[in-house]
Amino acid sequence: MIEMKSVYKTYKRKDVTTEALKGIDLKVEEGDIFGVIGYSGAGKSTLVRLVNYLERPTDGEVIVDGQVLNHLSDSQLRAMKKQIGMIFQHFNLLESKTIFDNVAIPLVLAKKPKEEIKQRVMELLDFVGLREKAKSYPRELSGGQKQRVGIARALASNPKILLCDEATSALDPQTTQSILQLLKRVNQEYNITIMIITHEMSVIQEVCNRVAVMEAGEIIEEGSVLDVFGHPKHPTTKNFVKTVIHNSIPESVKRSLKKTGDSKVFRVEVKGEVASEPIVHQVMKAHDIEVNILFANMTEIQETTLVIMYLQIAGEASAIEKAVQFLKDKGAGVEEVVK
Ligand SMILES: Nc1ncnc2c1ncn2[C@@H]1O[C@H](COP(=O)(O)OP(=O)(O)OP(=O)(O)O)[C@@H](O)[C@H]1O
Repeated sequence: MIEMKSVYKTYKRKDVTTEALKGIDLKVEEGDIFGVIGYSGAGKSTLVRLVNYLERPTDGEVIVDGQVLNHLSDSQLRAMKKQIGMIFQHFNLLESKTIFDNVAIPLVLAKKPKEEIKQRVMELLDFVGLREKAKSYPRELSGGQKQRVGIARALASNPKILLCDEATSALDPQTTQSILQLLKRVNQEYNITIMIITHEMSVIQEVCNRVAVMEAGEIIEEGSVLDVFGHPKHPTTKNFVKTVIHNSIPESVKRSLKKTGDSKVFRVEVKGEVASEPIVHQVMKAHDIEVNILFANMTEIQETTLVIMYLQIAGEASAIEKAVQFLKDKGAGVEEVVK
């Protein structure tokens, strides 16, 4: 649905050159809710501005819905842009216009008949739960309600893609939740592919199925949300994951570990169905070992349970080895933690 092939973007201002994107390769499939996360200045906004061609790449290809944007004429590009809706951190509503008129803007610009506009706008206000606010003005609405209007306006021209640039960053956690649930409905009920730009891992955890982590103009890690959360590789990804999953042995436990003898410590990661099995009990029963759970955490991601445990296993070396194999055969990810 959205593809970037070796995309570079360099800004030149007088003597200052900024390489905002340095060789981005990215693939967002139809139906995805794809998250892009990174700290400030990583290049997230530049990336999203390339998808709707607010910016042109310095090099590389941006392909949306099978069309290479670089190759399109201005009129083809305008038609293409109608397929892409966008919502923003500060909502970007016109303060002097009613909620109805704000949502109607794309339809008025497309010169749609009045009756059709009325029907579509009311249908969208129904969808976002704001029918009764049609005649209100943006200043009379809460932040969450304003973002709902932003979503309704973005959907007005029936886009295939919705881009969300820090769309929940100005909202409190509860309102964020309700907006994210609404985005899920947009994805499912209107079959719209969604790209979410954020610096909050909880947003990714809540709604995305895939995630790309950006740093200094590059994608440093990419994958399914479950894989990236379960097994972050890059230190920056680990830092982001830490904000939502407590994923390390507490210091006090670490200190006491140094005093123990020849047992070994393993990080064990279990997902999905296996997470509901009593695998610690099973491994102890099947092998001549003792297991001490040092730390355990259970999180739900994409309606799948992810369990991360730190297990201290004591016993003969060969028994420990067999126990580790048993866990791996069960589908667990097992890694020894070097003390
Ligand atoms: N129009 C521009 N002209 C010059 N430099 C720019 C421009 N837009 C962005 N940059 C630079 O490109 C780099 C990436 O910026 P970008 O806004 O894409 O990052 P970001 O990850 O979205 O950060 P934030 O979350 O703070 O918006 C930064 O160093 C920024 O200063």
